[in-house]
Parts: sequence; structure tokens; C-alpha cells
Amino acid sequence: MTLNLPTPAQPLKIGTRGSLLALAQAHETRERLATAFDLPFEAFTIVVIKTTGDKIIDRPLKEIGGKGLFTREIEADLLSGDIDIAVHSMKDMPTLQPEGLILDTYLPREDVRDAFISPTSRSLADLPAGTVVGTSSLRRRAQLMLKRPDLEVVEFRGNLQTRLMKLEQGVAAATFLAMAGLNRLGMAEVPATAIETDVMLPAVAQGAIGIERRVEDSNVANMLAAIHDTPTGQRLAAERSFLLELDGSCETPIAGLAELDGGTLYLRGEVLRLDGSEAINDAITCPIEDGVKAGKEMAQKLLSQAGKDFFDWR
Ligand SMILES: NCc1[nH]cc(CCC(=O)O)c1CC(=O)O
Repeated sequence: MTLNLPTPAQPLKIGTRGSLLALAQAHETRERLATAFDLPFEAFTIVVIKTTGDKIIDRPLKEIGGKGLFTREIEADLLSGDIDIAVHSMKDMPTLQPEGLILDTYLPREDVRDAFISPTSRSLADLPAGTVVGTSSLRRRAQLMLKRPDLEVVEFRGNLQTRLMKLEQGVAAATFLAMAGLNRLGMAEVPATAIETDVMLPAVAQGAIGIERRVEDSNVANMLAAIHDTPTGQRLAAERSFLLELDGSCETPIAGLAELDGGTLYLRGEVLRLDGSEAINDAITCPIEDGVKAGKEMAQKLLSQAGKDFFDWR
């Protein structure tokens, strides 16, 4: 196999959103590729793409559309050849990609846990009744209401920096963020406590970076194979199979997490009512190679347990 490696004169174009977190993820991808092939950083250019989701920041996500909001423009640029690869937070990615694109390269996964962030309280349990908590995630909102129906939840959109600023301004007394984002940005100064996954099961694919490419670009496929993390791929295969069968989108409070132990995969899943009045969960253990089947089966089981009106929000 002869690789046609990029050069400073003909660099590989890496597409990304412009948030600090997205940029950090694009830089990590460039660094891994440069190291794997002993290339200078100038053999890569990072192309920032503004998406609809980034442009409209004053309305709840569910009003302006589903998950594709943060990916549509990037995928169009990938298809047209304006960029060669696109780096994504897998948590934000729809389960199916547009014709002609494939998303099967994953970097080693970061901390999967959610973080509880509050300048005034150490933990969720410490929050006084009536405290205002900010989040724009339907999953976190539902999980929070399930545990603490006495709290008040307000919509909290914007990137990590914006949300931390809102906390500072007192718009809310606490919020949640992914530990992965805080770690990738090196934000050790943020008053964050990791929430164990048995307390708050994370979103499917939380903490994982995925790299999308054109199906027909075999040169890029061969390059990406050098930086792919197989265990992350195995975990996400099971989690995304679960999500796909549930037909999950941004508007669905769904949580799912696969973990590996030797040759065994341990998958947990949860679906919640939008108002947090009820949750149904399940766990399954299987050989790693059966992860996709297990994800699908667990979704079907939860769907049948849930009954009809549980999924009214669908
Ligand atoms: N929906 C926004 C989003 N997408 C990915 C991350 C964090 C990083 C990750 O989970 O990989 C975040 C922010 C957050 O949830 O705090």
C-alpha cells in the first residue's frame, strides 16, 4: 500500500466547528496524524466552518432542529472536497451519515462522565430545594428532575465558556458539562465534580472524537487507520446501535454507555420521560463482537417496556 501523504504545499484539510473545544479536538487529530506519519504540522490546515447551530444561539435547540444542525455545513464541505476530513464530538453526531460519507475512525475516548459544576455547592445532593440549575440537554434535565424534582431547570445554551459565564453571572447556581470537554481544554480551575455513571448515565458516545471522510477516498482511509482506537470503536458500535434502534435524536432523553473488560462488553442504557417523572433502564453483558446486536436488543426491550405514551415526545 503506497500512501500519498500530505505536504505543506498540498496539505490535508481538516474541517471543524470553531468552538474552543472543537478546535482542541481538531488540533489533537492533526497532532496524532503528524506523529503517526512523521509529518510537519504545516502538512495540515485546520478549516473552521460555521454551522447553523453555531449561528443561532438564542433559541432552544429543539426549536431549530435536530442533531444535524451542527454537522450539515461541515458534511457539505466534505462532500464537495473543500475539506478532506471532519472532526466531530461523536455525542453530537446523528447515527446515520449522508450518502458518500463514512464515520468510522475514533480517537481514544476521554472521561465519559458528566461533571457537576457549581460555585456554591459540592454535589447535586447538596443543592437546596428550589435551586436553579441550567442545562440545555434534555437527558441531563430529565435525569435531574427524576432525582431532584424540587429543583428548577432553566435552558442554558452556548458553548462551554458561555455557560460558565452564565454561572458566574448567577443565571443559575449549578450546571452540568462533560468531563471530557473540561479535560480537553485543560480547565482544572472550574469547580467541577465528576458524577459517577451509576448516578448519571452519560449520553451515547460522550467523550469520543470521531473523524469523518469520503467513502471513496481510500488514501485518507488508510491514513486514518493509523490513528483509530479499536476499543473506542467497539464501545461506540454498541452504543450507537442502541441509539439507532431507539431512533434517538437531540429531542430524546436517552443515555447509553458500553464498557469493555477483556473480551466482554457491558452495555447500560436508559430512556426517560421528558419531564423526568419516569426512567427505564437495562444492562446487558455480551462478547465484544456481539455489541451491535446487544445494543439493538436492549433498545427493543426498553421500547416494549416503555409502552405507548412514554414516547409521546418522539
Ligand atoms: N452537546 C455539546 C457537546 N458535545 C460534546 C461535548 C463535550 C465533549 C464530549 O462529550 O465529547 C459537549 C459539551 C458538554 O456536553 O458539556
